[in-house]
Amino acid sequence: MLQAVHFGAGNIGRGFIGQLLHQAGYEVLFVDVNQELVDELNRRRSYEVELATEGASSSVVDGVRAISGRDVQVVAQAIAQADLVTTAVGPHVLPHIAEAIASGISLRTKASAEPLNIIACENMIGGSEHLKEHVYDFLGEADRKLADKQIGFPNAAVDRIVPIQQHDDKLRVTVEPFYEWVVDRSQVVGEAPAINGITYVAGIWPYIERKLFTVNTGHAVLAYLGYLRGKSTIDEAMRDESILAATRGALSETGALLVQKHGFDAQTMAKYREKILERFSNPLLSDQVTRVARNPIRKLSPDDRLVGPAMQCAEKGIVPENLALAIAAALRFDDPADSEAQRIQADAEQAGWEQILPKYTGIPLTHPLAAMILGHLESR
Ligand SMILES: NC(=O)c1ccc[n+]([C@@H]2O[C@H](COP(=O)([O-])OP(=O)(O)OC[C@H]3O[C@@H](n4cnc5c(N)ncnc54)[C@H](O)[C@@H]3O)[C@@H](O)[C@H]2O)c1
Ligand SMILES: O=P(O)(O)OC[C@@H](O)[C@@H](O)[C@H](O)[C@H](O)CO
Repeated sequence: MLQAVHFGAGNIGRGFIGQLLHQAGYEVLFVDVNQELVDELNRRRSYEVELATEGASSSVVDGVRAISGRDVQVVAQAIAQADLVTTAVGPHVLPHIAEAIASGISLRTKASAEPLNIIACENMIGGSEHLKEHVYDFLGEADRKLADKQIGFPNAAVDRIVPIQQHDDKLRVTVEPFYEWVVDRSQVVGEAPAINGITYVAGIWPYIERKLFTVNTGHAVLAYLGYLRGKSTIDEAMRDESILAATRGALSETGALLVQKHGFDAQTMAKYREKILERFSNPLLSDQVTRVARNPIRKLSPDDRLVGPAMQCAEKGIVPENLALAIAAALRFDDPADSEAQRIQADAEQAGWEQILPKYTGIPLTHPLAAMILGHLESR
């Protein structure tokens, strides 16, 4: 049986990647640092994935096992023997799993010439390549040369909304019915893994930007404006006319950018946007605005879903009016449970928004976008 090692048995790990790997005939071995989750997966060896639809149909993912991410040697052994490695741990965690992956590669390349692909399924541009850089930091020159031939790090875009779970059953996971997993075929080493649900493309850049700058941008606008206006969930934010108008506005801005930059057909883009807004409205998902708004420092960084498209829009003559409003709302996000939000608030209190804006977003104060954002922050 084919073996897949998947880092991160969290929401997207169990609710999307683990499920698709299982359906494709892989035996899934989860790697996680949450010992309770690892123990429960090993005790039951299966879990259920439920669709957030009327009738809530569910399917079983069985034959799974789990190991602790803290046990570097055990993880390395598993990687040495795996047919595929995937991750869904969060962009900031990728550096922390690199050592175990490097040890696994080192063991593997000594024992066989079998190719291996390692796919980071994170919400970031170039996630697998980014992981590769961290992994290579742990490899010696000889291992790097072997890895260059034998190990692929194809970039990917993954899309399925999986909220924070509220079941008594710790493994059960409720997901939306929609999913999309796009992988860059040109970066795959050897045969492309035959997984129903993966779409292979020749160049991932347009697809990942389309996903990040539409699904995640729209989501972020709803979450940050929703939070400021006292909404708890994304579907609740969608029902607020002015928040919905700003979300539509931001998506028109990024849509115009994506059409200009990647040549997407404008009508196809408009349909893509409408489908996403429909997904956000799903009342059965109960997706908390605080989950979608989580880690504002990451989300405000120059290449991410808000500042990335806003700066590119400005360069192309598209006025990022609604994106500017959302960036200001993200800077004001003050969830006490979010350490990044707290860091921004503490910094802003001490240094003021003019200092904070370039620090967290990389937007120079001389840029017209800075004035737009500061205008929103100061109009409070
Ligand atoms: N939830 C979604 O809707 C969704 C959709 C698409 C993409 N994503 C992306 O998937 C990634 C994971 O998101 P999530 O919502 O599943 O988060 P999550 O917090 O539910 O899951 C992350 C898991 O990673 C584990 N983890 C943390 N450090 C680890 C380590 N060093 N080694 C192994 N495991 C470790 C955590 O214990 C947790 O179980 C993120 O990059 C996110 O952007 C999420
Ligand atoms: O996972 P994050 O923190 O990058 O973004 C929060 C949500 O926008 C995200 O998880 C979406 O639900 C997901 O990207 C949908 O495919």
